[in-house]
Amino acid sequence: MTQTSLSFLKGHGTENDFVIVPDPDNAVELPASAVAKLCDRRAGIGADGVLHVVRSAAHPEAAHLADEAEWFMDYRNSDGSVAEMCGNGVRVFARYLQYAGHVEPGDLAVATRGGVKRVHLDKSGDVTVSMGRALLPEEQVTVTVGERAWPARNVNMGNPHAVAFVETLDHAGKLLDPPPVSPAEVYPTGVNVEFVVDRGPRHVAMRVHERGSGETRSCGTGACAVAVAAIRRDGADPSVTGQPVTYTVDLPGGTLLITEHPDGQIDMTGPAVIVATGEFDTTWLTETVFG
Ligand SMILES: N[C@H](CCC[C@H](N)C(=O)O)C(=O)O
Repeated sequence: MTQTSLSFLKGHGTENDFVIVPDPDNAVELPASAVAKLCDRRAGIGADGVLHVVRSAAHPEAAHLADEAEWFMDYRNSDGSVAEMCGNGVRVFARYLQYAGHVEPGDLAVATRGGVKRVHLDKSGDVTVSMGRALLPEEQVTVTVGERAWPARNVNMGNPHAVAFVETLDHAGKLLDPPPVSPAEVYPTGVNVEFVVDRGPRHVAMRVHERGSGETRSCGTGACAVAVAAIRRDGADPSVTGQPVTYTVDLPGGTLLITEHPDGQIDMTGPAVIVATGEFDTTWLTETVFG
């Protein structure tokens, strides 16, 4: 079907920004090439990714989750690639559902490729997502930038991360290309790479090169991976201490609070903002995006 009209919204969570495409019946084909054009910061709207908003029952990858979560976040990176999970994206997705009148503030569930996520939309404007448990694969990996290399913690939040503790965030360099991670075979589908420094007790700051999007101002799953790695480095593992622990994670685009509970569940809290609504130009859509 030729797409001749399409509404969209723009939103962000700690400046990780998204084009939101409401499409309850999953009628809009979004090939990778179309996503890349929508995300192009010069010739398109511009974003780190697309949140395709689809009723779970209407999407083959989410129909089995429809009883648990009415809506499915079909997330795409700005290069058009599909990722299992997007933490900032879930907060913005939930904010969109409220903006569109589909949900009231309070508790809701969102289906993702990384499973169903429980979300709390607070009247304060903050959004808390239960991100599930981190997996900590044993393989040790190394991250290299120029002449420097660091051992990195391998953390999976539904999507893969390599977390390197560095002396200064400047050591991450310009991050124009994916920092080499070895052995590369550990991450056959690529990896999100985080660089972390300490700011104080249970307080870190990070930069991230995201798989499929490049350096972003914020990465929700990355902030969770960083907090989990720091918690273990600091001997504060809640499964050992029996106490939940919260780390403050500063990112270039804002701050996220990450809490890990004794049962391993991780909560992420931060803002989510709808910036604008719009309608794509018919000619641009048919000739450029879907042509
Ligand atoms: N680039 C990531 C997906 C988006 C993650 C990030 N934007 C977040 O907020 O978690 C990946 O390919 O795994």
